[in-house]
Amino acid sequence: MADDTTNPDICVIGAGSGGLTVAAASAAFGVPVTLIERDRMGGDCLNYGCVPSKALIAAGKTAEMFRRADRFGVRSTQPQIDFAAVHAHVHGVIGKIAPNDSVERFEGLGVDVIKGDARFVDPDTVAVNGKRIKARRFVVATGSRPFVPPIEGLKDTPHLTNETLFDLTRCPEHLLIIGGGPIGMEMAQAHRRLGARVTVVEGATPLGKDDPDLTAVVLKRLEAEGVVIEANAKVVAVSGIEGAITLRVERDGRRFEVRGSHLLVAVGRQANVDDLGLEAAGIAYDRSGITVGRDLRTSNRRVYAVGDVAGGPQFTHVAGYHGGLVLRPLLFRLPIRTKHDEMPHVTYTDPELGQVGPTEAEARAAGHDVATVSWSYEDNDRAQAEHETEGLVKFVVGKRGRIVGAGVAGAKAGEMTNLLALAVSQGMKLSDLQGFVSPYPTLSEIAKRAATSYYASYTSKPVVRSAIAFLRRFG
Ligand SMILES: Cc1cc2nc3c(=O)[nH]c(=O)nc-3n(C[C@H](O)[C@H](O)[C@H](O)COP(=O)(O)OP(=O)(O)OC[C@H]3O[C@@H](n4cnc5c(N)ncnc54)[C@H](O)[C@@H]3O)c2cc1C
Ligand SMILES: NC(=O)c1ccc[n+]([C@@H]2O[C@H](COP(=O)([O-])OP(=O)(O)OC[C@H]3O[C@@H](n4cnc5c(N)ncnc54)[C@H](O)[C@@H]3O)[C@@H](O)[C@H]2O)c1
Repeated sequence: MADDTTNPDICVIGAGSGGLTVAAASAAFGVPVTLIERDRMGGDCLNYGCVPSKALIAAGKTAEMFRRADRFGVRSTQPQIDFAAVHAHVHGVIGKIAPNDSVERFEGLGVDVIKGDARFVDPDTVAVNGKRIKARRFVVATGSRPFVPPIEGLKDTPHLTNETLFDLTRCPEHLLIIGGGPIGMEMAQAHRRLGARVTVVEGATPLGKDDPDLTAVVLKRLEAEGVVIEANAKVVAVSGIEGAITLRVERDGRRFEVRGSHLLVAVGRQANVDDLGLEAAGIAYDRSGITVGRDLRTSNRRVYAVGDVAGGPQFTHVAGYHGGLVLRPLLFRLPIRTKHDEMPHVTYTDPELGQVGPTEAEARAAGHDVATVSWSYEDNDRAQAEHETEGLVKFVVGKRGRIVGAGVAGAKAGEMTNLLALAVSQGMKLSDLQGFVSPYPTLSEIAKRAATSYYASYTSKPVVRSAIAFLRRFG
C-alpha cells in the first residue's frame, strides 16, 4: 500500500453539525476517525446560518425594545444603531462558539482532522490533498448551499446570500428579499428593526410550510413593523448595480417593479453533492441530495449520509440527530430508522413560531381523522404582564386525545416547543398535559390550558354531574 494512504475505521466528510457529531462520538469510543473539512469548522450553522442569524435577530429585538418600551411606563426612544458594532457583535458570538468546533478541539479529542476538498475515487477510497483514505465506513455530511434560481439577470446583478449577508458592516438602505421562507422572514424582521426598509417577494405563501393560524400571528407583526410582503408574486427579472437593484415582479398576470439598494436571495437550498466523486463510489443522488433509506445508508453500503445533504428536513438538530443515530450501525452494527415526522422546528421571528409533528392540514391530507384545540396568549397572565398577548398554542389531536402534532406562535414559542416536542415524541395524550402542575405564571401554562379545554365538555356531561350529585350525598 502506498505511503500516502491511511486506514481509519471511519472517515467523515464535512465538519458541520452532522459530521462533528459523528467524529466526536467515534473518537470518544476510541475508534480511529478522520474528519475532512474544506472550509470553516462548524459548517453552515456556526458560520453562515443559525448562529449569525440568531445573533442579528437578538440585536434587532434589543432595538425594538427601545421603540416599544412605553407600554411599560418607560419612555420609548428611537435607538441609535451602529451597524458596524452589530456586525462585530454577530462575529463576536461566532468567535465565542468557534472553539467548540475547532481543529484544535477535535484533534484534542483524538480525531485526525484534514483541511481540504474530499472526493471519492472508488467505492472505499476518498482522496484529499493528494492523500488517500481507505476507511471501513464513510459518512458524507457535506451540507447544502444557497440555491440561486435561474431568474433573468440575477447572475449578473449584485446579490447577497446567507454566505455573504453577515459580512455587511453598513445597514442596507432598502433590502429586497426573494423568498419568504424562514431565512427570508427572519432576516426581513431583523434588518427592518435595525433600520432598513425591507420588501419580501414570495412566489407562493409566506412561511407556507407552517399552519396558517400560526403564520398569521407572525405575518401580522412583521407587517405592523413595516416589512412589505408581496405574496404570490413571482420575480421574473432582476437588474441593477450595487446600491440600485430592480426586481420585475408578476402577480396574477400583472407586472410591477420593486426597487431597493440590496438584494438577498433566500429561496431554499441545494445539496452539496457536486465534485464529491459520488459516481466513482456508486452513491446514488438526485436534486434533493444523496439518496438514503430510513437507515441513512446510501446505495454504497459502506457509506452513510447525514444532515442537509441527505435530502430530508434541513435543520441543525436534524443533522445532529442523524449524526448520533448513525453511530449505532457504525460502531455497534445495530439497525436504525429515522423518525422525521416528530422533528420540531422553530422560526425565530418575533413572535416565534414552533411546530412539531404534522400541522392540521398535513394530518388531514394524510387521511387522519383529527380534531384541533387551541388556546390564546391573550388569556395567560404572564403574557398580559409582559404585553406579549399575540399568539396561540394549537394541538392536532387524534383518537382518545393523543397529541399528533402541536404548534405555537407567540413570545418564547421556541422554548415552549420543547414541551410540545416531548409530548409528541412520547405519544402523550392531552390528559398528560392537563395532569401535571405547571408553575404560575409561565407561558407554558397556555399549552396546559389548551389541553384542559379539550376536556371542558366533561363538566356538562349528565353522567359526570349525576356522579358528583350522588357522591355529595355522603357528606
Ligand atoms: C441563514 C440560516 C439560518 C439557519 N437557522 C437555523 C436555525 O435557527 N435552526 C436550525 O436548526 N437550522 C438552521 N439552519 C439550517 C442549518 O444551518 C443546517 O441545517 C445545518 O447547518 C446542516 O448541518 P450539516 O452538518 O448537514 O451541514 P453543514 O453545516 O452545511 O456542514 C457541511 C460542511 O461540509 C463541508 N464540505 C462540503 N463539501 C465538502 C467536501 N467535498 N470536502 C470537505 N468538506 C466539505 C462544508 O464546507 C461544510 O462545512 C439555518 C440555515 C441558514 C442558511
Ligand atoms: N429557524 C430555523 O430553523 C431556520 C432558519 C432559516 C433557515 N432554516 C433552514 O434553511 C432552509 C432554507 O431556508 P429558505 O428560507 O431559504 O428556504 P425555504 O425553502 O424554506 O423557503 C423558500 C421560500 O422561497 C419561495 N420561493 C422559491 N422560489 C422563489 C422565487 N423564484 N421567487 C419568489 N419566491 C420563491 C418559496 O415559495 C418558499 O416560501 C429551511 O428550509 C430550513 O430548513 C431554518
